[in-house]
Amino acid sequence: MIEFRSVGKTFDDGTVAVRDFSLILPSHSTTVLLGSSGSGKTTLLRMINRMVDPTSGSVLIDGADIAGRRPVELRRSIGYVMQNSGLLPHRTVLDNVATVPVLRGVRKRDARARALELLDTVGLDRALADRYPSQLSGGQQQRVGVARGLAADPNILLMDEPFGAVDPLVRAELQQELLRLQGELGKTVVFVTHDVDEAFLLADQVVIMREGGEVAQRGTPAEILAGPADDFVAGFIGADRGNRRLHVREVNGARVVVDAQGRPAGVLEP
Ligand SMILES: Nc1ncnc2c1ncn2[C@@H]1O[C@H](COP(=O)(O)OP(=O)(O)OP(=O)(O)O)[C@@H](O)[C@H]1O
Repeated sequence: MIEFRSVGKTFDDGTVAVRDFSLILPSHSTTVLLGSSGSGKTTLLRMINRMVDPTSGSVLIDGADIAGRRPVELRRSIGYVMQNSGLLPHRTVLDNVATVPVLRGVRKRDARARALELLDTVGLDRALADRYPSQLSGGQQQRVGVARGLAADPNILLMDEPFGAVDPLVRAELQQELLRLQGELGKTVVFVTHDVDEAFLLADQVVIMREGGEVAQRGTPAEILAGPADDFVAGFIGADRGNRRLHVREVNGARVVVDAQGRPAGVLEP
């Protein structure tokens, strides 16, 4: 479990990124921080592995304040996946994945064997292991990024807009892949995005943020859809989303679900 306790962050230049943020992120579930640019999502995410330290309040992992942990050691024990994958351009795919375990003292041979397994895990062909990042598609690079995030077998996986830079089809594929992986691995995932559909698809818990790291609403996707806390939330999640009344219509013997405008939303199982 991760806990933010009245956390604030004012940067050296006086920018108040987060005023007073409290949240519990249960273990083995996915929490999505959703909000527009500048609402403090990345700042909060980076507090979990001490890339950023709060100026007030504290962050706890399993009840222990991480202010007492050595940042480098903490960072190596937590997976971190970012937009544009953050891969090292002059290292092969395999070495990119194996880097952190080697830094933690795993023998190179063992780290590479494990890295090959991780390529399977994230759905990448092992034949890509010796390529350099520039020789991969954007979607493949993101998969390598996820494999690298998982390499140290962390309990916590931080993902900062990991699928922001790929086209919509590949993005949908990566989202499904993450759902599958999460079903198997059950990590404590903290995911930052400003894409509402992505947030609702992936999250167990959604936290809608507004400027200054203020929580506009927190809940399951269903709770937020069913009862947006205010106009800001309603506007953010799309005004028509909550009251998109769905109907069932018969089409060629199949039961098709359509919305108020008659747009098909899906097919009911027979
Ligand atoms: N190192 C820094 N020094 C000064 N201000 C910063 C620094 N890092 C972030 N900020 C400011 O803090 C605020 C929150 O930034 P943050 O990156 O956490 O937002 P975000 O919600 O992740 O936005 P985005 O979706 O654009 O990534 C912004 O106003 C930003 O300009």
